[in-house]
Amino acid sequence: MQSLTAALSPDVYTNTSASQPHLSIAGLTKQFGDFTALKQIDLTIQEGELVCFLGPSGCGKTTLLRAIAGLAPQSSGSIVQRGREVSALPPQARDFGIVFQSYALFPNLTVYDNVAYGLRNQRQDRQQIRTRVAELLSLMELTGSEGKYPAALSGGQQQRVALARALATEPGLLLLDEPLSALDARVRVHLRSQMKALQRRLGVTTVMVTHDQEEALTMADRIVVMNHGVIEQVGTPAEIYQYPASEFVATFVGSMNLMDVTSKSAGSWQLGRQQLICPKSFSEAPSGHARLAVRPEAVTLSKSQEGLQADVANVEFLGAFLRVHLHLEGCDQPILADISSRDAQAISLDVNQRVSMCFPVEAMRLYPAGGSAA
Ligand SMILES: Nc1ncnc2c1ncn2[C@@H]1O[C@H](COP(=O)(O)OP(=O)(O)OP(=O)(O)O)[C@@H](O)[C@H]1O
Repeated sequence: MQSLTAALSPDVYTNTSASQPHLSIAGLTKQFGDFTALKQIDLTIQEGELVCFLGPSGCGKTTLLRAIAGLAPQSSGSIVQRGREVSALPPQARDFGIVFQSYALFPNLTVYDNVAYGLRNQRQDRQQIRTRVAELLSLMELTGSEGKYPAALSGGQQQRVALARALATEPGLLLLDEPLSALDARVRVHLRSQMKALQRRLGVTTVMVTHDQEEALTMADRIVVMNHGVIEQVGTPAEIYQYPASEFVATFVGSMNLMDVTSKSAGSWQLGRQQLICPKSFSEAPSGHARLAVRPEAVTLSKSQEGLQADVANVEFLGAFLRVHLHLEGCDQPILADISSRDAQAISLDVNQRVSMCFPVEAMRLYPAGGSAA
């Protein structure tokens, strides 16, 4: 009989061909009547990855997760898991464990019985179940809570029981639907790192739905950014943050200044009433009107008389840094700059002061209206 320590070792999750993806989704579409919730989704998830579906409410994250589980079958398209076509299979014939936002534990069963539930369904013998549950509860730091009922546990504890229950039968795939969003901020941050460490240790391929960008950036190996039923970008957290593929991704993930600019000539853009000079190679891509994106932390301020001149409209103290609201003549939107207190002191930053503003070229992105990144 295999003990859980062995059963939960990474080997269990890496015993398939390394070159074969865990999940391949192709041309997946989901209709609810006339409404298309998912449009032609293509996505490949590698063995052992933690992938987050990130996007605003209603973008289709949960629908895609439910399609993978077979809980809300797709209208068209295919899902292949470890080389097996599962598109038409009912949930019970697929290989996954799932954790929902609302813990969904059986309220009338103890912690032990909740975790043992799937193992009993598999008709495993009593001693084997006992060993597995004990090891899972130890892994979740819940030893001693076996006899408690869900109502006697905190939200974070209930979610760890739900996770233990989902992992008990050693699923190939772990599906997490906003598992942390019902928890208070402190517990959420703690459980986030615990879950990530556990996922790494077990190597279990995991798909997590979240609308919390910080959660996705801190936990995911790759993020799938969704909007209106389509995938806008798939990439590592750093790729998504540094090279957002569209204006939507640029604004949805992190803070971003977006400015309307007009091409004057190669290497020169009109921004408000001023000229923004940048390398020709940068500005050659789109012509005419475009949107320039720069993150607030990339904007630098100085007392120089050269470069873009802006007026300090407001300074907010945000603890680790100052958020400076800048007004640029001819620009409707304020431009934000996040700078350290030390940098603010160096230029004796004050409201109504005129400052010179610089955008490092490597931090600038250009988006045509409604298009993708240049
Ligand atoms: N059973 C259903 N019948 C009709 N429309 C549905 C159904 N389920 C989902 N939808 C619609 O499909 C779209 C995507 O829903 P989904 O729940 O996948 O969004 P989501 O990105 O997970 O949002 P949230 O973060 O709010 O849960 C929404 O517009 C939703 O109203």
